[in-house]
Amino acid sequence: MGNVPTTVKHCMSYEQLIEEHPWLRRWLLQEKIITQHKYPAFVKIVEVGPRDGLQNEKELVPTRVKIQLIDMLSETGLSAIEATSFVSSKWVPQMADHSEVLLGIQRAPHVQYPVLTPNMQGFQDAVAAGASEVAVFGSASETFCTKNINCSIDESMSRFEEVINTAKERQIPVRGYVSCALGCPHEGPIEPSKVAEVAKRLYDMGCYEISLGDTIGIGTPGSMFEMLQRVVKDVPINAIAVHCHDTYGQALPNILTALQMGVSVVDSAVAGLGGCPYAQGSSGNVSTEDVLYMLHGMGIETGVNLAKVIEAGDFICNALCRKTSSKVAQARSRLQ
Ligand SMILES: CC(C)(COP(=O)([O-])OP(=O)([O-])OC[C@H]1O[C@@H](n2cnc3c(N)ncnc32)[C@H](O)[C@@H]1OP(=O)([O-])[O-])[C@@H](O)C(=O)NCCC(=O)NCCSC(=O)C[C@@](C)(O)CC(=O)[O-]
Repeated sequence: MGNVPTTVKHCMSYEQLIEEHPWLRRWLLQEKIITQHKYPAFVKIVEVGPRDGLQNEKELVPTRVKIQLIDMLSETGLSAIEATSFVSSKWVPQMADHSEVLLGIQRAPHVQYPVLTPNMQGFQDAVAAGASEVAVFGSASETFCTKNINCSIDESMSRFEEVINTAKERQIPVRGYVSCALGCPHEGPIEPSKVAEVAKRLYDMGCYEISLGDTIGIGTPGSMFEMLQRVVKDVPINAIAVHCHDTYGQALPNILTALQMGVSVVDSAVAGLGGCPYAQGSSGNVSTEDVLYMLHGMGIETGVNLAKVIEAGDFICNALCRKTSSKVAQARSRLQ
C-alpha cells in the first residue's frame, strides 16, 4: 500500500482519493498527510447580546446603556450586531424601547444591525426606525412556538412569508431562526427532520441564512452532529448558522462540531448574557469572548478584537451589577 498514495497523489486531490478509496483515509491520517477536520478559515460572529442577551433582564436596562453597549460593540470589528426586537412590549417589556435604541446608535458603515420582527406590525415599526436587516423567528416545536409567539408553526410561517415578501420588495435581507433545534423545554427531544422541515421552509421563502437555536442549551456534539447532518440535506451549509446557549456547558463543543461540518457563522453574546423569556431555566448564550478565544487559538480569523469585546462586556456587566459569564474575561481579569 506504501507507494499507492505517492503514485496517485500527484494527479488527484486527497478528497477525490478518499472518495474512491475510503480505506486510504486512515493511512493518510496516520501519516499526517491530511488532518481529521477541515475548519473554515474565517468565521462570522453574529453578536446577539443587545437583543437575546438583554431581553430576559428583569430590571429595565436604561436605553442609553443599550445604545452605549451597541456603540462599543460596533468598534470591535464585529460585522453583525442584533440590536433589539420589535415585539409586543406586553410580552417582552425589556424590548419596549426598540425604536429609540435603533435610532440612537451610531451606525458603523461595516456593521449590520438586524432586529427581530415576528409579524408585519413589527416589520413596519422596524423599518420606520431605520432597520436595514430583520430576522423572523420560528420554532421546530409546536408548543414553544405557541408560548413564544402565540401561534402554530403553520400560522407563524404565513406571518413570516408576508414579512419576507415585503422585505424582498424593499431589498431588506431577512435572517431566519429555528428555535428548539436540539430540544424543547416543553416537548423534550425534537426530531432532526422537523428542524430540517422548518429550516427549509424559511430558506425557501427567502431567508438568506438560517440560525439553528439550541434555545435551552441542552445539545451535545452528538445531537448537534445528527441534527446538522439532517438539515444540510435541505439547506446549504453556507446558509446555516448556529446559536448555542450554554446551560449544560456544551456550547463550545457544539460549535466546534458545527465548524467541523462546515458551518462558518456563529451567534454569541458578549459576557454570555441572555436567556429566552419563554424557555425557563435556560442560561445565557455562549459568550462572544469565549468563542473568539477558541477560534483565534485555532488560527481561524474573525476580524473581531477580543480585548475590545472584553471591554464592552465589562461595561455591560458593571451596568447590570453582574459578574461576566465569559470564562475568558474572568481569566483575563484574574491574570491582570
Ligand atoms: C408575536 C407577538 C407580538 C404576537 O402577539 P399576539 O398577542 O398574538 O398578537 P396579536 O396580533 O393578537 O395582537 C395583540 C396585541 O399585540 C400587539 N402587537 C402585535 N404584534 C406586535 C409587534 N410586533 N410589536 C408590538 N405590538 C404588537 C397588537 O397591536 C395588539 O395590541 P393591543 O391591541 O392589545 O394593544 C407576541 O407573541 C410577542 O411579542 N412575543 C414575544 C416573542 C419574543 O420576543 N420572544 C423572545 C425572542 S425569541 C428567542 O429568544 C429565541 C432566539 C431567536 O433567540 C433563538 C433561540 O435561542 O432559540
